[in-house]
Amino acid sequence: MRQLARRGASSRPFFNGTLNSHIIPHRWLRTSIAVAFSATLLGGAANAQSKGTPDHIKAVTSAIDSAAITANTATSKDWPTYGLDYAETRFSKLNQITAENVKDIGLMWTYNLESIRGVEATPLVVDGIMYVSAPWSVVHAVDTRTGKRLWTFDPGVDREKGYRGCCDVVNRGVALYKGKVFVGAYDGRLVALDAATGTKVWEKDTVIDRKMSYTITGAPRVFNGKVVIGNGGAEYGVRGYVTAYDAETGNQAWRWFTVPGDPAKPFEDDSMAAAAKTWDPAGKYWVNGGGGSAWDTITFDPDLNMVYIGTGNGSPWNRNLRSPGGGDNLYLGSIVALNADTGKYLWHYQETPGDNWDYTSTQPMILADLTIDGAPRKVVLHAPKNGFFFVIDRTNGKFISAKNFVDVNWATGYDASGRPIEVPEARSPDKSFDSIPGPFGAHNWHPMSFNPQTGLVYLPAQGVPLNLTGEKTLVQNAPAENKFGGTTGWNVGFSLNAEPPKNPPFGRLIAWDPVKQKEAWRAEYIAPWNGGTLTTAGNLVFQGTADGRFIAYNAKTGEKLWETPVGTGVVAAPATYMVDGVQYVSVAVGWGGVFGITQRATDREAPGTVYTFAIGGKAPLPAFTKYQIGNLLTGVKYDPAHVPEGTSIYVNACATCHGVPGVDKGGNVPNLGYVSTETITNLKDIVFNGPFKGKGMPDFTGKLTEADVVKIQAFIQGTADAIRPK
Ligand SMILES: O=C(O)c1cc(C(=O)O)c2c(n1)C(=O)C(=O)c1cc(C(=O)O)[nH]c1-2
Ligand SMILES: [Ca+2]
Repeated sequence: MRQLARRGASSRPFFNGTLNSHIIPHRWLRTSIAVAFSATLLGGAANAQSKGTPDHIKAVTSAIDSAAITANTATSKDWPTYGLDYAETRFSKLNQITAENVKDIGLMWTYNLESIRGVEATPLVVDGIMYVSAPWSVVHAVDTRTGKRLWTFDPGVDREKGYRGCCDVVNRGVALYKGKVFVGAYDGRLVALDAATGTKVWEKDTVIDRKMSYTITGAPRVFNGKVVIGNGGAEYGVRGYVTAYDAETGNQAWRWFTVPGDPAKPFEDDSMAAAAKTWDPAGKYWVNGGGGSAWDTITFDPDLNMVYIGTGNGSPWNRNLRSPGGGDNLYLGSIVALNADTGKYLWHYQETPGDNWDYTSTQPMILADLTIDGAPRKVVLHAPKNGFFFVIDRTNGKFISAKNFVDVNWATGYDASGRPIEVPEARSPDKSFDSIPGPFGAHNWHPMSFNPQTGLVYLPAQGVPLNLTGEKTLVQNAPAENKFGGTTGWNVGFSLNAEPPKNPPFGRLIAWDPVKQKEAWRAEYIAPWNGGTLTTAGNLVFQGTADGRFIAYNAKTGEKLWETPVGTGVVAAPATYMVDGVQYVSVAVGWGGVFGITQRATDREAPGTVYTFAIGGKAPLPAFTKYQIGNLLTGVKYDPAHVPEGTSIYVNACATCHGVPGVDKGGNVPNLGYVSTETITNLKDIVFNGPFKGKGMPDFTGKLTEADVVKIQAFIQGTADAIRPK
C-alpha cells in the first residue's frame, strides 16, 4: 500500500507562522501553547490526538441528521451528503482556496482504495472523518488528518455476479445519519454500519425478485429518519422502484414503483393506474419489467417535503417491442415528485416520452431558486442523457424551459407545453439510427454543480457514438440469443453498432447559464467520460478528467488555473471540507464505469486512490505506473470459417466488458486483442470456472460450450489479424 505523507509542517501555518521559537525556550511550553492556540482560534477543536478515535467519530457522526445537513449549508464546513447539501448543488461556501491562490495547492496525502474497477464515489466528510466507497460496494473510513485508514467494510458481493449490472461494479457513495453509514451493495442489499467502527447494524434485501438482475450502484439518500434507495437493471428486464427504510431499524417505510405492473392485477396506487394508460398491453411490458430503474438520483427537498426521483430507460429500450402501439410509457425518463413522508406520487414531468434510446433521467438534479422572467421560481435543474438542459418548476412539475446543451438529432426542441418535437427517423422500425446523443448520454451520472455566485452550472458533457438497429422480435425477459450481452442477460431490443456509427466522440466541461439557457464557456477534452464537478465560493471549479488530470478553473471565465496529473482517469466528483482551519479538496480517482470498462484515455494505470489537496501541501505524487498494452495477438490457431459465428458469440458473451479486440485499448478490464497467445489458446480454462472469478469474470459454465469458445478464439485472433498493419 502506498500511504503517502502525513500532514506536513506546511499544513500548520498558524503554528509555524505565529509562534517565534527563540522566545519560548521549553518544548513543553511551545506544545501547550500550540494546543491552546488551536483550541481557541481554530474553532474550539480539541487537539488532534483525540480526533479519529471511536468516541470522537461517534460524537460527530451522531450529530448528523436532517437539521445538521441543512445547517451545514451556512458554512459548508463538512460534506455530509452525496451532493454536499439537500439541494445537491456541490457549491461550497469555503473560500480559503481561491482563484488567486489555487496555484499554491499541493498534495497532502493519498489513500489507496485497493481496487481496479471504476471509482464513482463522492467522499462524505464530517469533522475530518471521511467515508468513501470503492468498487464492489466496499466502504472505507479514512482520517483526513493523517490520510490513514480507520476501518473498511466489504459487504461481500459475489465477485462472479458482476455481470448482473450493465455498467461496471461501481458505487457512487454512502449516506450518513445519526451515527450510521448506509451503503447500497451491488447485489441489492442496503446495509447500515456503525460509523465509528464499521460494524454492521442492519441489512435489508431491497430486491423484490431475485430471479431478476437488480443491482444497486447509487448513493442512498437520507432525510427525516428515512433512507431511500432505488436500483438498476433496465438493460436486463426489470421493473424499477424506490424504497424508503427507517434509518434506525431498517423497517420498510414506503415503496413507489416507477412503471406499472401487470394490468390484470390490482395497481399498487393511482399513479400506476394512470401510467398504465400510456402503455400498450400488446407489448406485455410487465413480463420484461418495463424498466424505469431509478439507479442514481434521488433528491430531497426540505422546503416542499418532496423527494424527486429521476427514472431510467425503458426495458427493452426499443419502444416498438415494448409498447408496439406507442405511448409515453410513464414514468420512464421522468422526474417524479413523491411525498417524502409517505412516498405518494405528487407530480411528474417526463423528459423523454416513450423512451427508445436508453435516455435515462437518472442524472443528478440540482434544486435552485432562480429569477426567471422577473419572477422568483423554485426549480429543478436537470441535464439528462437526452442532451437537453431542463428547468422545471419543482412546486408542481411544470415545464419552464429546455435547450439542447450539445448537438442532438432525435428531436429539434421542446414545444411550449414541454413535449419534445421528435424527428421521425429516430424511431424507425426498419432503418438503423445513429442516435445523438447515444445511449451513453450527452451527460451520464457524473455530477454537475451549480454556483449561485456565477449563476452557472458546471456540466460534464459528452458524445459517445453508438448506432441502434431495431430488432424485430424480443423474447420477453430472456437473454436475447446471440445479441449484445445476451449471455449475461442483456435484453434491449436493438443491435448495437451493426452499422458503424458516424458521429464523433467528444468530452467537454460546459458552464451553462440555466436562466438564459445558454453556454457561458467550455473546456474541451480529448475524450468523453470526464469526472463530476465541484464549485466553490473561491470562484473555482474542480474537475478530474478521463486523461488522468485534476484541474481547477476560474468559475466565471473558464480560465485554467491549476492542474496536476493523477494516477489514472477520473470519473468521480471532488468534495471540499474544512478540518482544523484548513480547507481540503479530495477526489477519488479510479477509471471505470460503463465507458471505462473497455476504453481508456490515459497511458497510466493505478489502483483506486483518494487524492487530497490543500494550500501548501508538499507530499510527493505517487509513482505512476505506465499502462502496458501488450502486442497485438498472434499465433492462436483457428479456423477462419468460425469467425462469423464467433463474432456473434463474442458480442453475446464478451463485448460488454472486453470491448472490441485490438480496436479498444482495454479500460479497467483487459482487451483480448492484446493478451498473450497462451491466454487465448487456453481460453476455456478462464471461461469455465476460471481463475478470475474472484475479480469479476463470470463463470460461463452452462451458458457457453467448449465449441463456442473455439469460435470466440477464431473471432479474437481473426480480428487481430484483420486489423494488423500490413
Ligand atoms: O438502466 C439501468 O438500470 C441502468 C443502471 C446503471 C447503473 O446502475 O449503473 C447505468 C445505466 N442504466 C445506464 O444506462 C448507464 O449509462 C450507466 C452508466 C453507469 C456508470 O456507472 O458508468 N451506470 C449506468
Ligand atoms: Ca440504462
